[in-house]
Amino acid sequence: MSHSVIENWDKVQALLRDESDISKISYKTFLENLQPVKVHDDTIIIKTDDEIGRDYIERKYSRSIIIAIREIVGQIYEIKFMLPNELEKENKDKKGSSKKSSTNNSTHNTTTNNSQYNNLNSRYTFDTFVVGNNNKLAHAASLAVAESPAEAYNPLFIYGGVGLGKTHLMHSIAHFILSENSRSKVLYVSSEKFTNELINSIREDKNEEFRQKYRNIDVLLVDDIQFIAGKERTQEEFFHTFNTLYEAKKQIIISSDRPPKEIETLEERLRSRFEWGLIADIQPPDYETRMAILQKRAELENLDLPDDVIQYVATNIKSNIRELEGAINKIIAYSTLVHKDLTKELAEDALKDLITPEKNKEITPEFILEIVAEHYNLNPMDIVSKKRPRDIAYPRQIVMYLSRTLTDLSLPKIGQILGKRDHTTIIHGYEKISKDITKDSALKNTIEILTKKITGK
Ligand SMILES: Nc1ncnc2c1ncn2[C@@H]1O[C@H](COP(=O)(O)OP(=O)(O)OP(=O)(O)O)[C@@H](O)[C@H]1O
Repeated sequence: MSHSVIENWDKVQALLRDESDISKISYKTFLENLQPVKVHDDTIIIKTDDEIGRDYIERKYSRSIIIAIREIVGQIYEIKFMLPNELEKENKDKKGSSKKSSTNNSTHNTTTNNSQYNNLNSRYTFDTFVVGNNNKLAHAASLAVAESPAEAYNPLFIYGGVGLGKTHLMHSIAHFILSENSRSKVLYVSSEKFTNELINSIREDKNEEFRQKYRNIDVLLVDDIQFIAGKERTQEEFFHTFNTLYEAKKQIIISSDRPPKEIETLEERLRSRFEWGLIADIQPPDYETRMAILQKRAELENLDLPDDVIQYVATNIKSNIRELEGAINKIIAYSTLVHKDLTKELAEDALKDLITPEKNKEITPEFILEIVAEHYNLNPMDIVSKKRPRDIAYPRQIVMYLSRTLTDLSLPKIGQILGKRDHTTIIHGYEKISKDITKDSALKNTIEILTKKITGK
């Protein structure tokens, strides 16, 4: 059987070439050079020379290739794409280790790690993104930008708490634009990577190269922009990159864990530019969306998860989708480990460390302090200190406000815990934030996000 696929590859290719959904140019660019090199059980390893296109080929053409193979040899095979150097490495590894383990492992790694292309995760597409009330606007805006880059909204600024799908949406935009036009120059980076590359370019005197790379593209996506706050040279460079791209009508997409207004120590000229286009937020998902995300995950990964297990996870893990997915992985791993079926009891057992403490977590000023400090990237000790700069004093007043609204403790007690302060200081902080909330919708939103994080509701 294995021979027949390899021997009949030209027939498979002929079918692909004639397929009406595949244009001539697509066939030539992506499929013509694919070569099956070996067959393991039900999997065909296909060699592709094109590192850049591999992820794209896998996403876009796997189905057509599988169908064409079936048509010719009468059997359904899974396919895995490998680059020449990976094949070489696999062969070497195989020689060095026992026959049994090496092939499967390395093949598997290659496909799960098929994200080389532009650092994009092939799983993060619009198809796998579940739309709920919490992310409707961000999703619609992302799709609009993907369909009409530099025309719909520029820049698009997506913000939301940890693990809520910002990166997923950004990659979806990139995949979409590339699937419409594979020649489009799309660059996705984290702001940390941008900073590191800038530092290296300065050190190695390669500033021009750096600029070429970032200013000569069609779409720039920068993840977690809050990390450039306070880094003057990076902000300066990003400012010029932004201007060049914007003036050339190129699309810019930025994500952050908070709105531009709240990125303390972000230069004003950048802040105002981030507000030129559309700012879209992602909130923590409601119960229905959490259920839908878990069901989608189960469907995509072919997991057989009983409803009550999904319900249990969706009810108990609320504020972070990454944790939601992590919980499912944990349950599956646990069930394999103890050789027991996936039941709600098993799920409770597997997640006892993750869920019980959260549930019983008492809301205290210390806990509030911790959450607020994390949100503003500050050290909790600084918040309770006597330091007065606004970027510390304001979060401190937020802690006072939240301690007053979310705990039953007396004002003197709260004052005591928050750096031995007088109760009038706590009242002042509480009143200041109460007043500001009525005028400042971004602050109101932050307070809501923080409250959700603290209460878990
Ligand atoms: N609406 C959604 N539908 C399906 N999966 C989602 C959705 N939102 C998030 N996820 C999944 O949750 C995980 C975390 O999402 P992602 O990495 O995009 O979060 P993030 O907001 O970028 O987090 P961070 O702030 O840590 O950068 C990913 O595996 C992603 O696929």
